[in-house]
Amino acid sequence: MHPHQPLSAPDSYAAHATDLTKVYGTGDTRVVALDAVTVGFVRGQFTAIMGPSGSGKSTLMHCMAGLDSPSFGSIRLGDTETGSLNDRQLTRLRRDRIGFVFQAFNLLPTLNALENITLPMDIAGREPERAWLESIIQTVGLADRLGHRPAQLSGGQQQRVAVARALAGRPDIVFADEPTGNLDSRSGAEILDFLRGSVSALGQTVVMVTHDPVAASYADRVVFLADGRIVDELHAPTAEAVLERMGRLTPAHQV
Ligand SMILES: Nc1ncnc2c1ncn2[C@@H]1O[C@H](COP(=O)(O)OP(=O)(O)OP(=O)(O)O)[C@@H](O)[C@H]1O
Repeated sequence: MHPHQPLSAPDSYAAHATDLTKVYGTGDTRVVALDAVTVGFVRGQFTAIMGPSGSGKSTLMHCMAGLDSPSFGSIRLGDTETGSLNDRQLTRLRRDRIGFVFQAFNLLPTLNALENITLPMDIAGREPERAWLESIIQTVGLADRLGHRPAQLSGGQQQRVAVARALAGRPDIVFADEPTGNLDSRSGAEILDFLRGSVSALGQTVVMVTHDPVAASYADRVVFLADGRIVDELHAPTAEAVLERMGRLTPAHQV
């Protein structure tokens, strides 16, 4: 066994990338956004991805979530090699097996909270599992706001709707891109508590890009990117430890 090989068996990964490389542009504008990244996200774990601006965090998440295609390397979601799928299959895989939470909540303004939460399943023609849906709505604390439209909800409540929507279809993995970026610290803490709870209590797998060491401290593991490579990793992180590792990666003039 290779000395750096992780101990977990491959099938315990909800998602895994091998030698994932992403090159944008050609000639003078060529950028290697990801440089042979090999990383796995273990089922039932909460992982934060951190790194300086431009280090490849969003690119990694977009490639893993099937929103962008790698230049080289392979990605597995569960036991599916996504490189072998055509566009239609990839769309279906995203819809059925991945939950997304983005900084802009992407809620539909004309639908109420409950309709927004179940929209992906409605589009897919899937019946929500009632008990599961109810446990999410309870956990996220939206039971008395289900009839409200997004404009009638606070930013934090809107983001909770977005998180509930991402979880409602019981996806294999949830990808969250700066889910607390637009929120005040109290609303942010609620979202992080909820994501944490979805992992600890419901067994979800969550991968979150963040710039915030406090947000990262809710995760089980933090993966640090710099210049398109994984350069460090922390388990059971504290905000202080994350901050200290970030300091090592960030050039002094950017701090
Ligand atoms: N569509 C694109 N075309 C060309 N270059 C791109 C494209 N998307 C990203 N890049 C480049 O790839 C590199 C990685 O970008 P990425 O958005 O993944 O970084 P990031 O770590 O998420 O940054 P930030 O923290 O600022 O959001 C950057 O140098 C960026 O300029």
